[in-house]
Amino acid sequence: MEGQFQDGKEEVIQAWYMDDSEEDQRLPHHREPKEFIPLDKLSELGILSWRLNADDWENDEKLKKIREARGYSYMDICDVCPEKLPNYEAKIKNFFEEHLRTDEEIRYCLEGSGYFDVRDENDQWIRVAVKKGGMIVLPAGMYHRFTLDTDNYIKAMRLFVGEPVWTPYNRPHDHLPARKEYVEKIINRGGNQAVEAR
Ligand SMILES: CSCCC(=O)C(=O)O
Repeated sequence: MEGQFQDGKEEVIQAWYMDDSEEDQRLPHHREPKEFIPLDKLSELGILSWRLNADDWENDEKLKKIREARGYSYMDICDVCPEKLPNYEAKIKNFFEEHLRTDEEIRYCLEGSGYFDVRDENDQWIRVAVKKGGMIVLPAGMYHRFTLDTDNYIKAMRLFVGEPVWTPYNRPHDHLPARKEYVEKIINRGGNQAVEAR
């Protein structure tokens, strides 16, 4: 299934298993044949996603409700492209180092596009392509990385509960409580279910 949304509107979030090639990180890196992943699978990994109206985000009731329900009091907007992001090369390199955070990573694509790569329960890379209107929440403790695609531009809203903490912990940081909690809740849960099902 290529599409995530079956109502005729444009797909703003798509996910697929990545190949192992060392080619340019900005390329899609599909497997051959392509292996798309439904949003349900992402939610099993603890990832939340929405499609919102990025053309009118200032007046968007849906965004307002999400922010209220989840306590996302902090918000800023960052442009990731060579012209607008100070220290662009260094930041792009850091974004693509596999890391985790001790809080959720909440990103809403207002313009452009980008790839958030995450690991499945077997440590396989999944590429989550986010376009204008796509909002995702990566849970605390989940290893991930970010890259622009070949269009080289994203304008993203960053949300946070309270004062933002941007510290990335590059892999391995398995001893952190946030990582332990993620593994216990998401990774081991899958394993236990598989054992019980036998
Ligand atoms: C589109 S936001 C850029 C990526 C990022 O914020 C991060 O990896 O922390």
